[in-house]
Amino acid sequence: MNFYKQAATAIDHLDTKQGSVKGSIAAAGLGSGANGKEGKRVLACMPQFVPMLYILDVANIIDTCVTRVLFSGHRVTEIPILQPLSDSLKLLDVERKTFPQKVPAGAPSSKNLLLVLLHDLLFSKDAKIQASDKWPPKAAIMRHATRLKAELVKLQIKKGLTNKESFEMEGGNIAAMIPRYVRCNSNVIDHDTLIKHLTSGPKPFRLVESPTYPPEPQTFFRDPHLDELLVFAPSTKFDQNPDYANGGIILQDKASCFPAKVLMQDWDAEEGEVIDGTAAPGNKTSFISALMGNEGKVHAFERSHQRFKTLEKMLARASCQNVAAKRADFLESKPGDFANVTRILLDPSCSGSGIVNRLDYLLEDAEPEDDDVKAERLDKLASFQLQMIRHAMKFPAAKRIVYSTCSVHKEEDEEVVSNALECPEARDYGWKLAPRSQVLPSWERRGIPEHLNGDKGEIGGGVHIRMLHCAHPDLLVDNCFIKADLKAAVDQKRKRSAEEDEEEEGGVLSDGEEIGAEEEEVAGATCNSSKKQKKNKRKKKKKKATSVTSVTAATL
Ligand SMILES: C[S@@+](CC[C@H](N)C(=O)[O-])C[C@H]1O[C@@H](n2cnc3c(N)ncnc32)[C@H](O)[C@@H]1O
Repeated sequence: MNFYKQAATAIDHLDTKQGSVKGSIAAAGLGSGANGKEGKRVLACMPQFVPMLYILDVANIIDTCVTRVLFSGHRVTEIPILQPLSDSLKLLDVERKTFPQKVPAGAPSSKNLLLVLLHDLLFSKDAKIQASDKWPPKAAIMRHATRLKAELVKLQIKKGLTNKESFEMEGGNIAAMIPRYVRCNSNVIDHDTLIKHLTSGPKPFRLVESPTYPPEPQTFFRDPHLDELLVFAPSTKFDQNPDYANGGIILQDKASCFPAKVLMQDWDAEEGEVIDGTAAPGNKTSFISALMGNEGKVHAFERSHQRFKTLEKMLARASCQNVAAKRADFLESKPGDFANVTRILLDPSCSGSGIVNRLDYLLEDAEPEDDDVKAERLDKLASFQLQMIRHAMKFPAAKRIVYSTCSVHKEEDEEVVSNALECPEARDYGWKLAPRSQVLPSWERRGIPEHLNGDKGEIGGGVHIRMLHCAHPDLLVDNCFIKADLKAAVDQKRKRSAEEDEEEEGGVLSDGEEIGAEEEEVAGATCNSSKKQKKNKRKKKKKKATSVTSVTAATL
């Protein structure tokens, strides 16, 4: 009973756009305080709960026409069917004593409480409302149970749906519709052989020519954008597949494949070496390795001890023979030591706010986050991300940097890119946004120009990409995406690289220090707005320029 009230409160919270998903969950008593444990348990057990809320939240697609965020055993989905059902039976009117229009302070709205209960009655596994029969809201709904079920069947027939679960797909349960992407790892198996394996054996898949989203069970097709990818039905399992076991199949979302693909476009084996500055768990690294034909050299940096172990395992499983993995901080690397590196991938830690089908980011902390806290957190992340790009820009032979995040926040995306382009390193080493022709020219969705310091021309011809975990091309709502921002170097002499290296060796720069909050802020300030610069200059004075970045700023 409490859960239904909490669930309805969460929806109320989202309805009124009072805050983030985390905030909504916490406001409903599912994520903090005494109920925090239960909230986490609920989230952990019901993987669709948070992502869907999140999708709705970030996309701001809260829409009164669409009844959404409904619960089935604490599961959230989007079903544009319950509101019309409730309306057709005039439930709010007929049962107004139990579901009054005006509710006492702190109580959930009658509308959302009703929808939550309806969902469990009609769509939950047990088709039951999990509450005492004496609880008035349950009793009120049960009075109409037979008619509700009959109306649902009628609607199902009218829509030509084979079962009631199909309503979920219809309604756009995006997390459940994201196809299962399989990357063929050419370090282990070639494409044709993998397709032969998949289409034969005791439970063969059927290869279909034209993409249909989501793919039908036991079928697959070639991804229209990436040659290495095969697209399967969302629930397809590969854990028993021998090609998965031997590393021939890598399960990697399409969005996660793009940065490596963009980085390695037109790669020539003679060109040099590659850096992956933030490698673990290693999916992008192993893709880069494969795109190099498992030859040449990839330097893979990973700072975290624990994640480095995962990286090593993943690289071994993917048979990457051309990767030199280092447990090291990329910011501590000396550009002069990597004279042959021409391409650099940066996929740094970010808020993860664009991840649809994973819970870990949201589970980390379900406390409500007020606007100031959120802004401060994003500010720190953005400063760190900017620092990584600035460092990459100093590599003497680098020609291409790809920066990607799985964040939906402009602070980590367009604004970081804008600030990077304004940095002294960009100017001195000649970095600019690559032309669109070099970065997935056929991919329509690009960055949001208004967030790119108003430089619409640049974004139009540039490479700042916002991309979805494409569930279906027609479902391109602005929610879950990665971004790959590519800075291609113009042909300019790397006039300052030698001096920079000397400075670093002399200990003047200590970019690699663990950046604390203040340093991060100062790091960002060198290329951020003048207001911030002033603020940070004041800070710098106080700190007597001891931090990494204040020294950097002073020397630029
Ligand atoms: C978003 S994850 C990278 C995911 C990876 N590219 C993949 O696709 O599998 C970011 C990683 O960068 C690491 N990292 C963060 N800062 C770093 C630094 N300064 N140097 C090296 N690694 C860093 C984090 O520990 C984390 O493992």
